[in-house]
Amino acid sequence: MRILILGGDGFCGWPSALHLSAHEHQVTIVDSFVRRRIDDELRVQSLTPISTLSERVRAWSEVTGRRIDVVEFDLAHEYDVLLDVLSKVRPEVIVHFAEQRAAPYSMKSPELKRYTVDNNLNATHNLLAAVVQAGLDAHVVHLGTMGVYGYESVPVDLPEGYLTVSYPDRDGHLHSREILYPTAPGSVYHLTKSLDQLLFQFYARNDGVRITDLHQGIVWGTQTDETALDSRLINRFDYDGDFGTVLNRFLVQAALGHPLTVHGTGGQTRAFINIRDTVRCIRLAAESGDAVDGRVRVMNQVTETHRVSDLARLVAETIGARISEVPNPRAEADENLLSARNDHLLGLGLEPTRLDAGLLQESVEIAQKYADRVDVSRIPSTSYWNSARRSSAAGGDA
Ligand SMILES: O=c1ccn([C@@H]2O[C@H](COP(=O)(O)OP(=O)(O)O[C@H]3O[C@H](CS(=O)(=O)O)[C@@H](O)[C@H](O)[C@H]3O)[C@@H](O)[C@H]2O)c(=O)[nH]1
Repeated sequence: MRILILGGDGFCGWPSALHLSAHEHQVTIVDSFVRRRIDDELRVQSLTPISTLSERVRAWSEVTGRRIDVVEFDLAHEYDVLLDVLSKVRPEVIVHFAEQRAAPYSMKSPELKRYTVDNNLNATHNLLAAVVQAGLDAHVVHLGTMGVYGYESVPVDLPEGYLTVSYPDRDGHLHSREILYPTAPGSVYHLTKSLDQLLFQFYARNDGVRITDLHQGIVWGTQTDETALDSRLINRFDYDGDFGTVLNRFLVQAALGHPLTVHGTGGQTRAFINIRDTVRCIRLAAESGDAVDGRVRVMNQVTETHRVSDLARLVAETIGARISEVPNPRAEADENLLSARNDHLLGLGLEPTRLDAGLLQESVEIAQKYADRVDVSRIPSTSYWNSARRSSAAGGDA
């Protein structure tokens, strides 16, 4: 299939592009390189030395003989370029990763809250409007997040996107209806993904756009079979307090002998997935677009759930590290339950990669290899969700 990957230079986008190309799809990457500019702005760099995108695709072609095309533009603000690309490439599948994806970055300042909303909502809406305007019957595969569901402590297995509710009419007769599972986003970033869902519902209903929304958990790991083929293909690995995700951060911290930064007591339960499964899920979603009609298909892209404190203990025991409970910069429940269904992707053939010491070790080896690239001062998370969190971190009253 002809597949357009929006945000194909990023942490999930790049390994997905390679995986789809390795599976004989004709891949075109779109990227504005804003993620690389944010590294400069934050004065931090990926733990792993990532090549430029032109070097990456050249290396891929040398190693495998497969071609990946690249187009540089800003999806959120260059609508005419988008229309032009859609009419030239005529993609059958469009994978949409092109959003600001870090919760702490989205909460750092009023400017970055506004940037996140402006970028993410415009990007998604431009895409949907352009698919309709170009008259394309493309299947849109969007990377959403498990965080749209929020973290209530109700012992349920979260369904995949929808809930059937009953409500009485004026005469007391019961009616039932399927609604989107109520959202409870925990950051401006997660809020944008919640709002994306309404855009998808509208365009699926009004224009028949075929859409799959993947509610992904927290990704851990960095390499995939394809990115490991050549050092120029290496994936990025964020460890800093804004973009680093929890388990990857713990692994780098352990490799450096830095205490593991558990927020609060670490009672937060979250959903996880290894990057190798992310790319497989993207392919399974892309290749099953015929099953998608006017109803948005929502799939929970998660393989397991863990408590942050349990992950810290596992890393401390297997790699050797000290655990430090730091004041939580986020406004989030100290403890929650979480369990989610993932029948859709299992039904499509996903065989989950479970958290195991061997794979943890792979990331630790990468962290040790590139330890001299780490700026330890960038490890703590200093993005505070509100003024109470800021003053509590400073030792004042919360
Ligand atoms: O050093 C740290 C970093 C994080 N946490 C805690 O770990 C949990 C997860 O934080 P995270 O930064 O790993 O994940 P999150 O901010 O939710 O965002 C990440 O995971 C989301 C999936 S999910 O969490 O919504 O399922 C994706 O959508 C995002 O793109 C990705 O950045 C939070 O309770 C946080 O307070 C720590 O205890 N210590």
